[in-house]
Amino acid sequence: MLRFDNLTLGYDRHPALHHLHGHVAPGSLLAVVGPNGGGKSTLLKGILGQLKPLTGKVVCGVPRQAIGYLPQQSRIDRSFPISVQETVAMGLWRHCGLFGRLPRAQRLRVAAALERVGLERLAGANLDALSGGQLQRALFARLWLQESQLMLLDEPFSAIDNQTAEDLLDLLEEWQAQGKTVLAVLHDLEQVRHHFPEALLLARECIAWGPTQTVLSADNLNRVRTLHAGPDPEAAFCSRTPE
Ligand SMILES: Nc1ncnc2c1ncn2[C@@H]1O[C@H](COP(=O)(O)OP(=O)(O)OP(=O)(O)O)[C@@H](O)[C@H]1O
Repeated sequence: MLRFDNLTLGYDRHPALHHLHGHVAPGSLLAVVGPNGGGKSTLLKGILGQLKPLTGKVVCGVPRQAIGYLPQQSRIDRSFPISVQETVAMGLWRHCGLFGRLPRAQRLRVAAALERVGLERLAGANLDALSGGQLQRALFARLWLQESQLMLLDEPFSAIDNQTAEDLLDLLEEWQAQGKTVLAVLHDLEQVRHHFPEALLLARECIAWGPTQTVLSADNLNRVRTLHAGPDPEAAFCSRTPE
């Protein structure tokens, strides 16, 4: 589904993530973990094509515009006057366009998605009237309707209650069981150990990638702690020889 060939990503030619190699098989449920500034969101931007590689490339099994993407909640504009139902219906824009009345079949799909995430009673509420957990449920419902084969989620469970996190984790596992590929940036390592079979540990480079229990070993986590995370503003353009 995804392949990284000697991928280096950065800003103003300063690398934030160096020389990543590897592939994500279709149907993977992969947690991307690591310290603040380790390059996790940068990797998602590289996959989405929002950031051009400094070296190497990302090979993606689906067209970029067909990737399902859930940004960090802090990047969502809630002040826009739009209802929960309308927000969720945007997941169908590829089929119906962004404006205009939805046909009955699509309205039923929106209602089913709202019910699946437990928001049917809030369908008419404005987005800014939702709690953090309710907003995340609405965004998962929108993602669900997109029916993408590849989904990228950036810190989907930060600052939300445990019950919502558990419900939404069930949904991720359901998507994986349907053969979809899911990459999620996460900070809660216990959540990763319990729900994610594979993990990618990043600290400006790949520290480990594979089965979660192996990746999250004490040795690997200690190694990450001793590494400096974040780009060095004094660093020259990356000149490391590809492995
Ligand atoms: N638009 C940008 N311009 C310049 N530098 C950036 C930009 N976005 C991110 N960076 C830097 O790149 C590095 C990697 O950032 P990134 O957001 O990928 O980290 P992260 O692992 O997702 O961190 P966190 O867990 O804190 O969200 C950070 O040091 C950050 O300051």
